Amino acid sequence: MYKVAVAGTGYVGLVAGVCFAEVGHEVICVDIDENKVNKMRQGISPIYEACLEELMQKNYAEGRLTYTTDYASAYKNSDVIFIGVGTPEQPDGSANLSYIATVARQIAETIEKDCLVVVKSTVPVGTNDKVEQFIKDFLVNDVKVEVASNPEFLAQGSAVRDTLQAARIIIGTESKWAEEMLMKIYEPFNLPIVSVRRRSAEMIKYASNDFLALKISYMNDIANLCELVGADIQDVAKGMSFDERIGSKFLNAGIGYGGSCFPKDTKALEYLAKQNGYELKTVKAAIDVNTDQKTILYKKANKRLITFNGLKVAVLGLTFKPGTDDLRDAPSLENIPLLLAQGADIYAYDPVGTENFKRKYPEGEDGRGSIKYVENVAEALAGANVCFIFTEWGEVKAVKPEEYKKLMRTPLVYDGRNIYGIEDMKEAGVEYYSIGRQ
Ligand SMILES: NC(=O)C1=CN([C@@H]2O[C@H](COP(=O)(O)OP(=O)(O)OC[C@H]3O[C@@H](n4cnc5c(N)ncnc54)[C@H](O)[C@@H]3O)[C@@H](O)[C@H]2O)C=CC1
Ligand SMILES: O=C(O)[C@H]1O[C@H](OP(=O)(O)OP(=O)(O)OC[C@H]2O[C@@H](n3ccc(=O)[nH]c3=O)[C@H](O)[C@@H]2O)[C@H](O)[C@@H](O)[C@@H]1O
Repeated sequence: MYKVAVAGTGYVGLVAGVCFAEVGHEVICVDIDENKVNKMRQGISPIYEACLEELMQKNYAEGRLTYTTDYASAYKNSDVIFIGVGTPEQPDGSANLSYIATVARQIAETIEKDCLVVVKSTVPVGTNDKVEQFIKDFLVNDVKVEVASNPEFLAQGSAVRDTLQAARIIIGTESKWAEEMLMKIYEPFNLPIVSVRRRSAEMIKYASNDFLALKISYMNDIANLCELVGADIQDVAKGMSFDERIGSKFLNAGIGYGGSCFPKDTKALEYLAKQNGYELKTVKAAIDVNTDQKTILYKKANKRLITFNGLKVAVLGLTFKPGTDDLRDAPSLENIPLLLAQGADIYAYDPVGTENFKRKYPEGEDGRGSIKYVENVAEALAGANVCFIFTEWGEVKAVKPEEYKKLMRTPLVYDGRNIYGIEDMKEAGVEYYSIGRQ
């Protein structure tokens, strides 16, 4: 077993650290956020992820997992240091690598023995080479240090399962020493390991994410055409899914993809291509379709209603997908400001995202409109003139069509996640609009 340090305790770093401890490594998770570290020491997860707290508490109690802000003490004794800090999108679409650089320098200035540094964060192709040079430039002690790439493929809402039961482990190395060490670290996971050079590993991550984003945008593009020609996108997706070359996953048309990664990773790869004089037409198409898709229902409703001013608007779902409290690039963040600007009185429901959303849109008056957060769907629907569904939470899917008819002032529903059957809504007397269906 190895002494493992993990820099960054977000979705990737914390889950990775906990899972490394779970398989037997001695892990110390480092973060700069003192509040997060104190919470984690009490066994409280700073992120909403199923099964995570139990594993945190178990491994902490068994002494294989600790948390600190003292990066020097963490890094100096570590055999391997995983970097899992953020690489957020910059205004020009490129990845912000400043957090990576800070950690690289902290590592360089503190390691006291030979050390493998592993970049788990999603970084543009070639970044690992720069990180390795950067560390060597700032190295204080005469030790061997090498950088390897180990991109992460977990999805939020299933992060622990996706880590312990990953489809594959990608490792990108430039030496036998680094490759053998990473293979040994991942041996207890008993998962397929694909060992490639560093730059290929970095590209595998972007190529995978951007393909998934393109698959979603493709289905949304086809959905928009389906509506114009009288086809039903859900039937089309079903018919396509039997072809194993297409597969059945990520064929769900909707109000567009959000999250912390597809939006940023599509733009970052497009930016890298442009930097190298190449136009990544497919990824650009994915971005363009998604941009328009986010407000497609708002525009449809705007045509149907004279105005939203003074209307009670029920919004069901604030997070970018179910199973997480993450709002990054959620459709709600695109549509709620538009509704408020038109004077809508919004009644918003989300089982876990409300606290995060309140920090962006406090309850009360906001410009011409207002926003109120409610505890359940019925409260949002009661007396509402119109309803938007942005996230397919189980609690939303559990609402029957007749409840919209019974509770709403006017049963007018815009469903961004195609939760309901068109016939079921029609039978219940609900005026219902969705994506890619008439
Ligand atoms: N969120 C996801 O589902 C996935 C994210 N990724 C990639 O993983 C990386 C991290 O993403 P998230 O975990 O979502 O980020 P996050 O923003 O949730 O967490 C990053 C953490 O790093 C900490 N941090 C910043 N500077 C630090 C430093 N100098 N030392 C120690 N900690 C520091 C922050 O306080 C924060 O807790 C990104 O590159 C992302 O693209 C990859 C796969 C999945
Ligand atoms: O790099 C990352 O951060 C991660 O990004 C995604 O994971 P995540 O964004 O957490 O969630 P997904 O389940 O992929 O959903 C992303 C977005 O696509 C949307 N989506 C997904 C599937 C689909 O069929 N249609 C669709 O609109 C979801 O509503 C959501 O807004 C990838 O699935 C992970 O493999 C990857 O590691």
